[in-house]
Amino acid sequence: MTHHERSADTAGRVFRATGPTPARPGLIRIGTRGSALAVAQTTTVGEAIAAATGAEVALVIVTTQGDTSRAPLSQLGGTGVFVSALRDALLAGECDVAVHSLKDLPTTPCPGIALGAVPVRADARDALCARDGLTLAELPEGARVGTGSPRRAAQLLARRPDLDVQDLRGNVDTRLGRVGADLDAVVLAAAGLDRIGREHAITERFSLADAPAAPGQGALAIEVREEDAALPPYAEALAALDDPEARACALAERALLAALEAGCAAPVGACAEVSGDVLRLRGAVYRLDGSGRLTAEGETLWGPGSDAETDGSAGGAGSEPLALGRAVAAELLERGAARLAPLGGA
Ligand SMILES: NCc1[nH]cc(CCC(=O)O)c1CC(=O)O
Repeated sequence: MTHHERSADTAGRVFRATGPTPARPGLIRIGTRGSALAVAQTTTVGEAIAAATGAEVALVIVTTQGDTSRAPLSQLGGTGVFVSALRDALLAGECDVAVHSLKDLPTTPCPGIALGAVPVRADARDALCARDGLTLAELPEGARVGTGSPRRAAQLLARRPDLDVQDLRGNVDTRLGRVGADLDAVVLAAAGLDRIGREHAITERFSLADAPAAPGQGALAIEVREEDAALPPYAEALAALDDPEARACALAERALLAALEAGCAAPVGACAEVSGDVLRLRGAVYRLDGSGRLTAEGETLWGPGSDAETDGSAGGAGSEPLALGRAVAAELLERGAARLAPLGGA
């Protein structure tokens, strides 16, 4: 058994560390959760970093409480539990870069840590994975559909009040395993299914216009220690990975969530897009049983030249996405979002 397990197709420059891995010049250590999804997405990031910098890249698996505990996420403090262990490892110098699903990041910034890059976004949509190839409209009356997300539950019930929505936890394969067993269908992020090669399980991708997804869904967040962000080899790696459009969309969606003072499990959907030099954002807040919803939208001029570099972050996202997110949230609040849905809490 060699010390490092090498993955086949990365020219030997991205490997999985099998224990504590000390820092050394020419090596970039990337912290990741150990789930199949996390390892798949971090491997892709690692390959891009190796290509951009010429460095060797080690994947350092960090086990989080969210992975080991069976307790409901709400009791562990929300999906933030997946994030904090990785951030601790970064601050403790056990890794140099951390890769997260952006939608799992709490909206409050973490002292000492910079959002270094938001790579090109994958499919932001939710996906129905049903037995026998069924779509949402084709599911039989009273069908059992699994999701742990109040937003997804409300969106399902808005279209199909007859459905029996069941709580769902566990990694992607665990959740898929229940389809055709005790559930007729589950709803998962399309991006996660695509990343681990389970796209064939998808029987319908919900349109973002009908069912805006969680803020940041389908996007990754690459974090580094603040003091490293402008230094080689990190600056080169982050510049190669960052997609200003994906960053702007994610920031607008997250600013909406933050301004609603909503937790990651609140029944809130948001969907931003760039077309030409316009950034557009649509937000929706749902009553938990799907019987009511509020939507608002707004747009702002946005482009690489417009007010860039004003927020001090790498990539120069500018302040327009944040202002847009806050404006759309303010409209939702003014129209009674806080009375419609429980926004607080994780
Ligand atoms: N809440 C857990 C989580 N965090 C990110 C993803 C999927 C990948 C992504 O959105 O980038 C998932 C699973 C899911 O919602 O199905």
